[in-house]
Amino acid sequence: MDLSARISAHFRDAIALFEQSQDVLPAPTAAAVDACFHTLTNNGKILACGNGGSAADAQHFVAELVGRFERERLPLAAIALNTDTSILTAVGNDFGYDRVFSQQVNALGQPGDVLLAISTSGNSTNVIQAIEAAQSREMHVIALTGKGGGQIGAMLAETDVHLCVPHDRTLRIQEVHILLLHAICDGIDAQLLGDM
Ligand SMILES: O=C(CO)[C@@H](O)[C@H](O)[C@H](O)[C@H](O)COP(=O)(O)O
Ligand SMILES: [Zn+2]
Repeated sequence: MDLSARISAHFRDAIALFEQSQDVLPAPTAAAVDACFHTLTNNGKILACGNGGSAADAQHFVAELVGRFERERLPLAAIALNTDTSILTAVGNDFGYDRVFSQQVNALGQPGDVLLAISTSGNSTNVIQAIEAAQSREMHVIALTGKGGGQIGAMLAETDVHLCVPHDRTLRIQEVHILLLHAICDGIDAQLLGDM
């Protein structure tokens, strides 16, 4: 096995996908920035969730809002729903894993808040149920998906924002998701602090 060739192929595929994504994702990502900025400057908050690598992405994004991104600014209101092991194990154990995020959306979500939901397949049931809860609580939904958007793509409202990465492999989709989350942080900071 030629490992260097395999690794080069990862770079080639990623570069091609980044170029394709550049054609389709800037406009919906700008809409995601606007939704986050509007919520954060109107006493709202962002709830973020995902499974596996997307859980890491959700908490990475939230850390950059609550802590900082590139520049010093006031802390911004955001919570990752996949980080509290007591909530995850209690709700998972008592009601089922499908409810681990929706239970928290129902506990914390207010009209005008943002749910940032991440699922590369668009088919994770706990993320779908979180979106249903957010929609019923009149929150804005920003969904990061791939693989055509799956069930999540089909359930989003006109007013929701869908960032669907045009690829079928989870790892490639995640690589674009993290760029999009950084672009959203950068856009929020640019709106708050001006261009760098
Ligand atoms: O990071 C990876 C694969 O790159 C995995 O941990 C992956 O996130 C998990 O299999 C998730 O459960 C996949 O869920 P989803 O993206 O389809 O909602
Ligand atoms: Zn991964």
